[in-house]
Formats: sequence, structure tokens, C-alpha cells
Amino acid sequence: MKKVAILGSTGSIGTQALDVIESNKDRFKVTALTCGSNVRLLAEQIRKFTPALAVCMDKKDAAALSAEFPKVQVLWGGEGLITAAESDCDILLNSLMGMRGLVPTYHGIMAGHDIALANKETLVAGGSVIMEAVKEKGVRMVPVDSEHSAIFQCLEGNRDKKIKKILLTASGGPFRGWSLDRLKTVTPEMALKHPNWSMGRKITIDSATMMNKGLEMIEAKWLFGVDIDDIQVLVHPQSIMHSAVEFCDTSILAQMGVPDMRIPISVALGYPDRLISDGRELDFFKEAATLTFEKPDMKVFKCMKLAVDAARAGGSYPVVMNAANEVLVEAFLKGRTGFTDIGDNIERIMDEHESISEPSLEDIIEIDRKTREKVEREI
Ligand SMILES: NC(=O)C1=CN([C@@H]2O[C@H](COP(=O)(O)OP(=O)(O)OC[C@H]3O[C@@H](n4cnc5c(N)ncnc54)[C@H](OP(=O)(O)O)[C@@H]3O)[C@@H](O)[C@H]2O)C=CC1
Ligand SMILES: CC(=O)[C@@H](O)[C@H](O)COP(=O)(O)O
Ligand SMILES: [Mn+2]
Repeated sequence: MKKVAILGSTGSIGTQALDVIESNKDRFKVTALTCGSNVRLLAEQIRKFTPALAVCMDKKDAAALSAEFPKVQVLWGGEGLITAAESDCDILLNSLMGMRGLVPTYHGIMAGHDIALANKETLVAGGSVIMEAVKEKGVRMVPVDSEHSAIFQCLEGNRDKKIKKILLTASGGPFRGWSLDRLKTVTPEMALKHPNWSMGRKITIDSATMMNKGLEMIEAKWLFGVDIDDIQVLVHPQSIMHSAVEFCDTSILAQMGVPDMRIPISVALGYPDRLISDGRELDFFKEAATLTFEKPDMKVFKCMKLAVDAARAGGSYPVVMNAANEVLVEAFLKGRTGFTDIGDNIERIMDEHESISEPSLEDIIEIDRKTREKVEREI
């Protein structure tokens, strides 16, 4: 039995991971579950999966859960999350949303756990510190993000081969082909309708601005040790080819399948085995009959360009870019700022930033905090 601890078990990835675990009861034991504010769902999950540890964010909620489940250790807040990350398990799935995932990922690695990483912001803000910790502790980091899972699978058995480039696919989001003027009319309701994937609200907005692809380029750079300029984004509206690797002989290996996050989650939790699934199979004669590829428009979708700029500049630029994006996406969802203001403000905040080279974990946390305060003040 593989012991699995899940940070963010009440979210889109967390609940789908529990679906995978439920379909493979004989292989996995859930040891820890954590939520943000959805304590009722966490309670249901505790009842079903009987973890030894559960964490929520509010002290009062923790007291109520503890009374409801006297055999479960119930903790709360950031310290509780760190305890969950360090708790006894074979694999830690980090499916938290945003930069709050960075510190728990770090603690999980330092505790010697293999990591299944959905929380891409961990690598965007702290890639250097995290990959150094992975190396030092000799743990395995398996990506959950669909594109990175595809690349990971294409590299299986090919880790020592020379790569020419990584081909990272993007759906293009709900506004593919739109002009900048038209983008100015976008409301949260419009942006929350992703054409192919049902996901949490923050990543859905990131997909609509194409910041998600920029974050994924940085994620790929750290996971696979490639230069940002050796990653080519292909807009592929069908989301059937999940990404590919071109080797030095120009041969390309790609991974395909229906757009269902339970596939990459299964790959990460089951690794190195493959789990048996009764999920829907790809229909080559319908959804895969026509697969198309386009160049991304980085003039209109400037967030993606800003992420590339941040990666090229290095230092603390990606931290600032990520923090500004998180605050601005939240503000957009609350109707406090416009859709195209997200990119315009990130650009301004990056221009005003004085980067430091090789930021430590403490530096990253501090720069992230200061950037959030600045953006909040200036919206
Ligand atoms: N969803 C998807 O298909 C994909 C997601 N990803 C990445 O995976 C990560 C998770 O995404 P997704 O599942 O969509 O996000 P969701 O918003 O659906 O879930 C986020 C999880 O984090 C918890 N959480 C939120 N705020 C806090 C907080 N302050 N403290 C502790 N926990 C908190 C939520 O708890 P609660 O709901 O109880 O408040 C929930 O369990 C992101 O980094 C995303 O980019 C990558 C590829 C695909
Ligand atoms: C499912 C997944 O991995 C998401 O990150 C997805 O890729 C978002 O779609 P976009 O390609 O539109 O950003
Ligand atoms: Mn993705």
C-alpha cells in the first residue's frame, strides 16, 4: 500500500486524486488531507478515507472537526499544512492553489518524501531552491500538470538522450483569436468558461490570459532542466496532444489522450506503475480526427510574454510576476479590475522591481509578501 498525503484535497485536483485513489483502493492509503475553507467536504473525505491527520485553515473549524472525529489528529493554519507535508507518507500530492504551496512543498522534500506536484506556482516562484532540495534529498518529483506529465512520460527511458526542444501545447483558452480591443470586454463569467477543462477558478483565469502557459514554461524549465528558449508553445485547441519532446535527431515523441486530469494524476500517484482505468478512451475518428496547431499571439496575450521575460531575466522577477498575477486574478474575479489590466499591471510591477539574484526561500517569501502589498495598494 502506498501512503498518500494530499494538500488541497477539496479542490479540483484534490477531489480527482481521491477519485483515482477510490478506484484503486488496494494500492493506496490516504494518510493526511487538508482543506482551505470547505470544511464540510473535508469532513466527508475524512469519513470515507480515514486519514490519521486532517488540516483546515480556521482554528474553530479545527475544534469542530476534532470533536466530530476524535480518532483523527486535526490541526489548523500554515503550521498545520507544514505538519501535513512532513507527515509519514510515501508520496505527497501538492494540489494547493498558488504561492502558498511553496513552503509545504519544501518541507515535504526536506522530510524525504517523493512529490506529486500540481502546484506549479511552487516552481515558478521557488524553482531554484526546490530543485536544489530535490537533488540534496534524492527524492522524486513527478509532475501532475497535464503538459508536464506528457513530457515526463515522453522522457521515460530517454533521460540520457539529447533533446532539441520541448513542445508545450496550449488550448489557447476561451479567447483564442480575439483582438486586444475585444479582450477589454471580458467579464469573469466569460473567462471562467474554459473550452476543454473544468478546473479551479485561478488556473481557469490564467488559461484565459495565457499566463498559465507562461507559468508552465517556467515549470518545464525547472522540471526538465531546459533553457526557456528551448521550449516552444503550440496552440492546439483540441487539447488531445498534451505535449511532446523533439530529440536531437528531430524525432518527436508526444503523449495523447482525452482531456481528463485523472490520467496525469494516475501517472504521478502510480509511478513507476500504470494504474488500470475504466475512463473514456480517445475516439480517433471524432475528437482526434483533426488536430491543429497554431503560433501563440504574445502581443495580444501579453501575460505569456511577461512570464518568458521573467524567466529570461531570472533572479526575483518570476516571484514578483507570480505574486502580482495572483493578486490581480483575485481582483479581476471580484470585479475590482479589468481583464487586460492583469497583464498591464504585471508589466508595470515588473518594470518597477529591482531584482536580486539567487533569492533564498526567505527572500522569496519576503518579496512575494511585499509585491502583494504593493499591488493591493495600487489596484
Ligand atoms: N485543476 C486542474 O485541472 C489543474 C490544476 N493545476 C494546478 O494545481 C493547483 C491546484 O489547482 P486547482 O485544484 O484547480 O485549485 P482549486 O482552487 O480547485 O483547489 C485549491 C485547493 O487549495 C485549498 N486552499 C485554498 N486556499 C487555501 C488556503 N488559504 N490555505 C490552505 N488551503 C487552501 C482549497 O481549499 P478549499 O476549497 O477548501 O478552500 C483547495 O483544496 C494549482 O497550482 C493549479 O495551477 C494544474 C493543472 C491542472
Ligand atoms: C489541465 C491542465 O494541465 C491545465 O493547465 C490546462 O493546460 C489549461 O489549459 P490551457 O492550455 O488553456 O492553459
Ligand atoms: Mn497544464
